[in-house]
Amino acid sequence: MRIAVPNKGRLHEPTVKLLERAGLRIENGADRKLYAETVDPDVTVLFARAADIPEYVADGAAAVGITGLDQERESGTDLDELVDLEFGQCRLVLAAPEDGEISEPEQLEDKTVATEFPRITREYFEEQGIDTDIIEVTGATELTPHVEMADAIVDITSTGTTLAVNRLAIIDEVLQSSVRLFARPETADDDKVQQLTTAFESVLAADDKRYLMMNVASEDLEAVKDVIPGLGGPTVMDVAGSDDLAVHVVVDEREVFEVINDLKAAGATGILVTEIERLVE
Ligand SMILES: Nc1ncnc2c1ncn2[C@@H]1O[C@H](COP(=O)(O)OP(=O)(O)OP(=O)(O)O)[C@@H](O)[C@H]1O
Ligand SMILES: O=P(O)(O)OC[C@H]1O[C@H](OP(=O)(O)OP(=O)(O)O)[C@H](O)[C@@H]1O
Ligand SMILES: [Mg+2]
Repeated sequence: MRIAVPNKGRLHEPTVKLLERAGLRIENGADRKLYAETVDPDVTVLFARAADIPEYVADGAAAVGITGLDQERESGTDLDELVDLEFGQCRLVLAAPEDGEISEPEQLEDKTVATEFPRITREYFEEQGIDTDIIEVTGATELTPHVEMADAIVDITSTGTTLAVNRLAIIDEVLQSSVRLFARPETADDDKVQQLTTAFESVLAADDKRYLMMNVASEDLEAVKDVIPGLGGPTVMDVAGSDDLAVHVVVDEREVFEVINDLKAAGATGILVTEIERLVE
């Protein structure tokens, strides 16, 4: 099975890291190499531009692809979205100069909008029955309103810094995006694709969980159990050469601080907190 992965840009590294956590570490990949093997002999990685990945999947060159929802929408392919991988979060927004007249999409009738996302932008205006000229640029879109190339832009924002330094204000949100795992509808149910989906889901499920281990005297076990919120009951084991018990439990990251205090009060000692690589439910 081939997976199409962003070859550079901000999505490359987090994608490679995610593959590794999912048990698909890349082997003999090298800078500028366009494909690589993984530790799983059945899985190869193709490195492609984030914008081209939907097309690679639609064409069958790759079974699945990892890229932003914005890229999939812009490509006009109609892929199945299997998992929201929860990184690369950003918004596509309509923005215009802060001190200009334009503050509503309707005011862009017969005006010009510059964007790297012409298809999404056209659909956005068509849906509202607004007739607008769209000009396509390939970067630095934020510049265009200041050189009279465009009255407004549709562009990506996350922190808002780029819009702010270019004195542009958001008029409307066009799309919320994040990185997703995409497949062709015909192959979305294939075993290997399903296994990959499960592997990614297990990584995401582990992200906000922590594994707690502790020693508990047997007479304190009930008190300790009482304060454990746990995903299912704790695992309780004998400790060799001691009357103490070892208690292991998975808890929500947000609860760790409070739970540790409660556990100590209930008599737990030697409490260890670790991250979890994957959690297969
Ligand atoms: N500022 C941002 N914050 C979060 N995600 C972003 C941001 N900018 C882009 N993205 C996401 O990353 C994807 C790829 O953007 P990136 O800038 O890494 O690649 P690119 O500009 O297409 O790269 P290149 O043109 O160099 O190949 C976007 O389609 C979007 O999903
Ligand atoms: O809201 P912000 O955090 O400022 O992010 C928004 C900027 O990030 C992206 O550009 P990128 O950094 O990817 O540069 P590029 O134009 O070279 O793709 C996007 O095109 C915006 O310009
Ligand atoms: Mg970019």
